[in-house]
Amino acid sequence: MGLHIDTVRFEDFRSYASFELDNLAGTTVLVGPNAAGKTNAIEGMQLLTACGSFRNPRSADLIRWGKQRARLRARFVSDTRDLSISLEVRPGVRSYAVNGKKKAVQDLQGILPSVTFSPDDLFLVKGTQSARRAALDLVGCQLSRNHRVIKRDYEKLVKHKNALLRDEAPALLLESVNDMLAPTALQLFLYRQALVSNLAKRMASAYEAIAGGAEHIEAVYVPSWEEEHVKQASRVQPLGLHYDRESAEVSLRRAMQRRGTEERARRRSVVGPHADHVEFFIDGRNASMFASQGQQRSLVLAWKIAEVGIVEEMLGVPPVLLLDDVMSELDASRRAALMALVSKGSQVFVTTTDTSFFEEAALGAASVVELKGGLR
Ligand SMILES: Nc1ncnc2c1ncn2[C@@H]1O[C@H](COP(=O)(O)OP(=O)(O)OP(=O)(O)O)[C@@H](O)[C@H]1O
Repeated sequence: MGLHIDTVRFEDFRSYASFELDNLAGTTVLVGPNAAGKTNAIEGMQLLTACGSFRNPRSADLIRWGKQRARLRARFVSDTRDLSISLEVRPGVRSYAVNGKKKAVQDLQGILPSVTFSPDDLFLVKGTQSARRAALDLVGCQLSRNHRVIKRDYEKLVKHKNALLRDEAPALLLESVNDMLAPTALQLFLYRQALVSNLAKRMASAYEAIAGGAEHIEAVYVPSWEEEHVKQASRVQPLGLHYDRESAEVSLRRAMQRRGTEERARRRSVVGPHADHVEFFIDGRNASMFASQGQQRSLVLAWKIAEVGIVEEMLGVPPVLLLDDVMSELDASRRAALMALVSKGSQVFVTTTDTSFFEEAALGAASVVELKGGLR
């Protein structure tokens, strides 16, 4: 097996006083009742691989109640590499280290990527735009160090602009903040637009394999300056919506000017990637309004399969798959589509309350770890 997680240790992380798993490879099934700490374990492994959490928690929430700090460690090994990755969490601060040397989070990019699939993802199609943007950025930050840096810088600048808008700062000052904000906004837009277009191609073929090929699906990145589409939640697929750098810059700057008065009245920034949309369409109609439960599940599964494909192509390594209790949410044919992905050679961690969702052969080849719940 290539680079994979060999060992994980958590100390005062979420519900765990201490937690250890050793000699890991292939598939590990974590089985336990509700509240046993299954999602916490998946989240810990995501923090050590993707350097982020699908739950988007505050750092303080990761620390075991009543404690001052959490520590997470993993050993990643292959025939040629042996790396120790650690994360120390204190309220408001997360510090990563590789082989004992402190590292900025962007320096861990791509070492051992992961793709997480949790029941929360099933709301990706019908849920909020902020959840869709966060899911997209989690992928982007693993693929590119620059995506992470630009996203962080952009968020800081928007926060600054929002503070000025709340304080009713003069228009001239806001214009100068827009001048600082525009290049970062533009770059983040371009990263996300390219990522969605790559995901969309892969999703279409994955969806065809899952759902049988009768429907045409599309994922579209809709920038905030496309006000009509954003306002109407793009009921119908906006065809040919793709911007090169120049036209995106012109549209962004025009929208910043056009909506300056509105931003001052609403006292918050309304133009830029923090207000962009990701929309999914089935046969040209917006899936958030028209997709059935089954179509939503197929779309989300197709998104996850697309994520795995992009990571493999761009980073040249299969991502670790972190599957949190999704088997119970999928019917037999979608479960089979997921298992086909699992059998491709990735290391897999999968949680469940009930091992009967797994075929005997798959379970026989996996390591099964029982989580008991309660205090550890
Ligand atoms: N910071 C924390 N300190 C202590 N306990 C916490 C912390 N954060 C979450 N918990 C607790 O961890 C417990 C286990 O949560 P987790 O989401 O991992 O359960 P689970 O095994 O996935 O359960 P389910 O099958 O119901 O989804 C919960 O009871 C939760 O209250």
